[in-house]
Amino acid sequence: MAEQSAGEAAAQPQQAGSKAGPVAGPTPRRETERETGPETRPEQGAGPRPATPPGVPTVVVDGLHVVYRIYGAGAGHGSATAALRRMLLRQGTPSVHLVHAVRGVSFTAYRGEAIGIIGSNGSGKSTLLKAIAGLLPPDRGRVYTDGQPSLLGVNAALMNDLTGAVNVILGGLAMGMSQEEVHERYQGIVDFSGINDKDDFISLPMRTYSSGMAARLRFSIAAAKNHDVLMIDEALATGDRDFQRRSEERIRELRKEAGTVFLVSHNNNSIRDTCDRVLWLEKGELLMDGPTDTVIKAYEAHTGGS
Ligand SMILES: Nc1ncnc2c1ncn2[C@@H]1O[C@H](COP(=O)(O)OP(=O)(O)OP(=O)(O)O)[C@@H](O)[C@H]1O
Repeated sequence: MAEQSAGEAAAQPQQAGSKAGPVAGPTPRRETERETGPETRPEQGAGPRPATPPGVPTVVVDGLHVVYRIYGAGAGHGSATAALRRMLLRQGTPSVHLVHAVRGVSFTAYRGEAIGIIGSNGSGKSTLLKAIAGLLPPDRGRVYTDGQPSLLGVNAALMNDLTGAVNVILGGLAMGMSQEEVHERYQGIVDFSGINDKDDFISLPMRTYSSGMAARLRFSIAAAKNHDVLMIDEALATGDRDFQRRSEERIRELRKEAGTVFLVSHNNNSIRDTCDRVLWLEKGELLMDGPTDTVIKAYEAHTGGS
């Protein structure tokens, strides 16, 4: 705690780094710790924090660093023949290019919060979400989660050659729903997506969908389940205004159902409508963490937006 900035420490009495971790909340809960490395307390920017007292922590990110390693960054160095040649000539490993995408990010998310993540292109937003979801290992630092985080991105894996209908069923089962639950929720998912509004598209292979239709179906499948931690990467950027409004409503419902929602978006209005707290990343560092209006105003002043 002593290493936190004053503003952060005041607003986050159960901040990461304490050995108690996320189980320090009022209700003892299962804790999942992923990938440990040397504990670090890097310096980070911190703006004003929401005034309401925090509740039960669901995600604690503690001094997280994520580094991509690109092997054989030079031309031809990564090919099989180049590798064989190196082995025969007993040369060392090919050059490795490091991309330090997330640099010492720390924050705690609480049950019931909807947190927007903003920042310019390449600032590390998607990488941060993937690390929280357990899809990328931390280079240093720790991620603690209470419950299973689900990452809903525009790249979420659905099968293009299968029909929308089959994808709804497989997606539901993959999220841990029983066959009965999938059956019960099927029509609701299809109606929510609006895929069948104009024609019977749900019976067609997903490769025939526009990218917006596919993104709507992905969101609808993921949003049909109550998630402990739901992470949405740009999903609201696609779809028409009507679908965005429905999505925002659903996110509010998911929050009421006690989950935590993260939303990565370049659409500041979506963030304003949906989130009460925003993390602003730049060059992999957390520049600001605070109430939506405060952070978005600062971000817009920085980017020259209105
Ligand atoms: N698979 C990867 N391999 C190597 N570098 C990567 C990979 N994915 C992302 N990066 C790099 O990591 C940095 C952060 O990328 P990331 O996609 O997390 O940013 P972002 O804020 O989500 O960007 P955007 O707003 O454009 O979607 C960038 O420099 C990017 O080039």
